[in-house]
Amino acid sequence: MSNFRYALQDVPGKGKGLVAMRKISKGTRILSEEAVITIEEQVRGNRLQASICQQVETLSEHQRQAFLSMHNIYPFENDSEQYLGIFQTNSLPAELIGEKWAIFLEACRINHACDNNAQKNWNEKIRRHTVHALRDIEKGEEITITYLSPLKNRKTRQKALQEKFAFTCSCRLCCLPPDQSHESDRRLEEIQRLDGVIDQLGTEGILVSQLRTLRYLDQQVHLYTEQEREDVGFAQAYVNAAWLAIANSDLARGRIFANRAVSTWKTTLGSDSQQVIDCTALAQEPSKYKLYGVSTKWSTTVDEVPCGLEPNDFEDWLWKREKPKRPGQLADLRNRRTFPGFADLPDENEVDPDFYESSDLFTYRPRRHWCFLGEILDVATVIRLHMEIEDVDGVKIPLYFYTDSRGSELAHSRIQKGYTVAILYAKRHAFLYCEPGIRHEDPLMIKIFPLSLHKLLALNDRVQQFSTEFDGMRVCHGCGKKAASLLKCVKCSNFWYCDKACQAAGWKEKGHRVDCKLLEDTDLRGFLVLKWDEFENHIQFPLQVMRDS
Ligand SMILES: C[S@@+](CC[C@H](N)C(=O)[O-])C[C@H]1O[C@@H](n2cnc3c(N)ncnc32)[C@H](O)[C@@H]1O
Repeated sequence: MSNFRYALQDVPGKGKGLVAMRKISKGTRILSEEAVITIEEQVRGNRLQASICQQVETLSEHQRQAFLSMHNIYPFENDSEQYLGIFQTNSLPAELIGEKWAIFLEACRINHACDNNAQKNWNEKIRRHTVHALRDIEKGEEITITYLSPLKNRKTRQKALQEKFAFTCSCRLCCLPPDQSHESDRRLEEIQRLDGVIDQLGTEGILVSQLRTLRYLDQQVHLYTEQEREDVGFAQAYVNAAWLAIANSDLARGRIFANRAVSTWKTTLGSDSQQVIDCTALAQEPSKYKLYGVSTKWSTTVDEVPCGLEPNDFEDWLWKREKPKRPGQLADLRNRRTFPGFADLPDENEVDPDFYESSDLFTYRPRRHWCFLGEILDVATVIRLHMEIEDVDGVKIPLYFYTDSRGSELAHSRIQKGYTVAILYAKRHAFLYCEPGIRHEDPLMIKIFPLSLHKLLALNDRVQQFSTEFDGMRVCHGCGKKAASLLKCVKCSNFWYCDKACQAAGWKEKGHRVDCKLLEDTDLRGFLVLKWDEFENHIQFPLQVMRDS
């Protein structure tokens, strides 16, 4: 072996393998190698054998010996069958999208581990196969790559390795105790499931359901980190997040995500890889990305990055995470996880695991609460009640009443333009003759509040500001002072005052007269009091929430 970092040695139970001769630090290029035999993927049968034989003939004696000493899991009766068997047991991709396979005399000696410490890659730029240390590798430790990509659950991995390479893997990941193995499988499966969901959402996921997609990518990064696996999949999650942010004109986040991807690509594939080159360009000039500006929803400049945040708060900003509620805080109707816009509702034909769970894989039920809010723009009744409503993002959608009474169960006084409809557990429905909307079926899942969505959110903001106790203090709605002991409005219990004078100011000058009247509605109060994050069972209207809870 030419490289003093490792040596080819016997590895118990695995034949030969590469072993580190000294400590190899994370990100080190362990080897970079040209192919000695290369075959186009479409070459089969006699032509394949002939091509391999011809190339073996041209090898130097030393290379030929090295080739012949490689492992072969296939039976053979003559030289050309032996060469074919060796090629099939050992060849690695020699083209970016796997159209060529090749023998590399050193890289092909690396054994597999599901928790591999090194990353293999065909580097198209330098036309060499590279292997990089995914983490620090200690002297005497075996260098391992994964033969399986992407990594699946333990059972699937074992089956594939047995079928393709005729061995049983006994790596650390495969030997975890059952509960830890189960947990690892769950993470790996979840990463793949999210890949599938993101793929399926496609352009819509980038430009319409962007927050939902960003949440999936955030989850993926989290799962990779928990799995302690910062490999190419981890880098790709950051690339996807960069593309998503930039397509929505968010250059600040786009640049940060792209830089994070660059850092992982460098470690796993090296600075001269196409991935590092492309991603560095993306980070330097995110506005040159082809989808930049297709949506302007999250528009920021590259410099609009908050300063001085604690690391966790920075991550919350970066991933646009909803802040957890402070104790004593009422529900926030601006929380987009609980009160999603139409684009972020689950699709009726998919079982989105962010919204649903199953105990038997056949029946599904919501795993959490969510509620759609939309303002009534227009109302019509032809066979059934039909409304046009506008969501929090300004998206206009049809709402059709497929209840038994086709909408006539609703009080007429509530069906008014400018009022706000709240629909629990709403789903997106693809209507045959009009644009997607909501097909509403259960009368107990809907409520109309007699104010516009804009006013409802403004009321919510006031409640957030004046109802919440923080560090033992509340803010007086009348004069704005903070104090530990304030008097609450006995009618609604949501607003607090220093004294009668402040209460009078709040009532007359700051509009509490109107808010207090609205808050008489137990469903509206229930909306604010309900612990939306805690799911035990479905809720329905009228909400069963204690008046003074
Ligand atoms: C590409 S070769 C690797 C080098 C090979 N050990 C040698 O001696 O040339 C693949 C073969 O190595 C063996 N191997 C690789 N990883 C292994 C592992 N984790 N456990 C047992 N055998 C392994 C299997 O026989 C497999 O078919």
